[in-house]
Amino acid sequence: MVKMVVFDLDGTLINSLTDLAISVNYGLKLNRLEEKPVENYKTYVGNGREMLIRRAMGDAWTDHELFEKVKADYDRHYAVHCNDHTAAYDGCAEMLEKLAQKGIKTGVLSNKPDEFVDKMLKKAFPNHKFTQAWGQKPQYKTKPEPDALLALLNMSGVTPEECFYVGDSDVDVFTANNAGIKMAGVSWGFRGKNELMNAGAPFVADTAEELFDYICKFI
Ligand SMILES: O=C(O)COP(=O)(O)O
Repeated sequence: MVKMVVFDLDGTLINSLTDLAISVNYGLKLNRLEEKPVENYKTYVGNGREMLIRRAMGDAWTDHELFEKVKADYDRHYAVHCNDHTAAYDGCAEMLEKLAQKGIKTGVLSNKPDEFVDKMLKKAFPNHKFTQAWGQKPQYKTKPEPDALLALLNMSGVTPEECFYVGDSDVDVFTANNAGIKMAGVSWGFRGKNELMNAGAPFVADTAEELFDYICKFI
């Protein structure tokens, strides 16, 4: 029986694409590198901040000094602008509320740096209390390694069998599989249905209502 649902953040609960793209493009431009269309960032996000910047830089990332400069410029910009355009996806606030009403704990596990997670959740879901909300913490490997997810559950007093995980990318499917946890994908995020199905997602929801109904089968 499921007692807790853990969500990926970017592309799953919140649409953060524009702010991520603007901040990385700021770093690229300052360092005379080509800025990338916002749409491209859908394929850059998902494996943490270092990978986001590497993918946006293309081959130029192998210049260590340049990479560090772009990263520092990005960090400075994103620290101030991470919430400018970022907002909850339709229906997610209501879905979280319905889970809470059923007594189901909720958590967030993101590959983005930990310091952003709380402030972004506070803006997107001001009325919801998550049991645990974690970004990337230095003591754990990034998803798809299962370490952080298992530690988060342990801290929440929930076993892997009692958890349900939700995400928008193949990284999320692999994370849940590596941790031995039931999962569903969401098609409204950055990667879409095909990637999720190809990675082995057992179900992909097109709306938050559909996701809630699917999760209820396991409660
Ligand atoms: O890779 C990131 O920075 C964020 O990704 P996630 O919230 O989808 O894990």
